[in-house]
Amino acid sequence: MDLKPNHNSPILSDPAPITKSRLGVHSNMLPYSAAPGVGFAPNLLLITRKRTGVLNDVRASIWLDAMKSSSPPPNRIAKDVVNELPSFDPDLLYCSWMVKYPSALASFDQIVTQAKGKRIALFLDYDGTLSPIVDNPDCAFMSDAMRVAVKEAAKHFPTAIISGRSRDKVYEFIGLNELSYAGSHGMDIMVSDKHSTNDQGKEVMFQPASEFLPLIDEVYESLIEIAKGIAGAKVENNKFCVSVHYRNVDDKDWNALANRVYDLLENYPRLRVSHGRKVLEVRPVISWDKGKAVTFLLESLGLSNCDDVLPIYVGDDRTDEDAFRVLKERNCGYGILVSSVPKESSAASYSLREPSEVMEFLKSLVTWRALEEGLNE
Ligand SMILES: O=P(O)(O)OC[C@H]1O[C@H](O[C@H]2O[C@H](CO)[C@@H](O)[C@H](O)[C@H]2O)[C@H](O)[C@@H](O)[C@@H]1O
Repeated sequence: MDLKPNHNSPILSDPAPITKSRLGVHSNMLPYSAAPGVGFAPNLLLITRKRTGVLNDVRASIWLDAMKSSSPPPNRIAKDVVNELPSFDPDLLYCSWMVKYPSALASFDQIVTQAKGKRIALFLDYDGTLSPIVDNPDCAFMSDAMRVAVKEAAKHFPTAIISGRSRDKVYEFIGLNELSYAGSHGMDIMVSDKHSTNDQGKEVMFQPASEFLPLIDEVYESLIEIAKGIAGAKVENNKFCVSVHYRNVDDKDWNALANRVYDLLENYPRLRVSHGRKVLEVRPVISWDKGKAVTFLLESLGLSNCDDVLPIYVGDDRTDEDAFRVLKERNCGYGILVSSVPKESSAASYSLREPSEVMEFLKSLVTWRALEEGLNE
């Protein structure tokens, strides 16, 4: 697919038909994670798309698998790490998984050794990283202690929040002016004037999906309609994308909800679905994601030189994998995956179990840098 890589034109030159003809399945039917590390049999993708009962079953099983795997149960086996264990002790499985993704706290010395003499650029996801996952998305508040930890970190390191939420909403939750914010999975970026490196020291705003706004508003209204009648389903407008939550939907209704969403999206070839934590994310088919947002922010902040800067990205979700991958491909900086269960594969280098460990990590970074700055005086 011909992507236009420059920041000004993230629009795919031909979003829908190429994928359709190549895969036999419409692009917006594919779970977002289907690109690298496909989680289902590739031959399923070669089936010619016809609205037969059998094919609907196949389609349903693809997204149902993706929906189930979006929040794996605690005893789910990380197959690439542990093959045949005599028992399914969750702690043992987690420890085995951590061989590949060591704790960022236990590996702290190793991380800061790489940061010596460099600026650290911090990128933080919100839900599940700074705030615990809760049933009601409107009540995902971060603790005051976490807010202080982020505020302190931002005194030493340029810090940006990168969230699937709308930028306004995530700002409302965090409330710190000294940060840069990228909402809507990086499609709504505001670089703080505190960080801005342009002549005027002004805020920089970048919205690569602005032309999709009317379409998103339209699909949001339709999603609200189709979610009616499915108990527990919740639709959230995130400005440049829409979340359809199924955390509070009975398992037996997941398929029905997904069918309604994907059926609706057949009328919107310029939109696609990605999978988050018990949420279907409807978003524009553009070549833009959290990884691209990280690259954009590093460049806007004058922090793209790997010799001077160590970027660290902390996130818990599949959508954060794009950012982990960018750091890995640049061979510059670290992705830290927040998860209390083994995940099948990740481009992160390290792990943390939960937001409380993220807070501990941020505090340790601040203490280390303050000490380093003191020593250098
Ligand atoms: O990129 P993020 O900041 O992690 O945002 C991703 C989505 O987070 C929110 O949903 C998730 O957290 C909710 C509150 O804990 C939880 O109820 C839900 O099941 C999770 O998927 C947010 O509501 C979504 O809009 C974001 O896209």
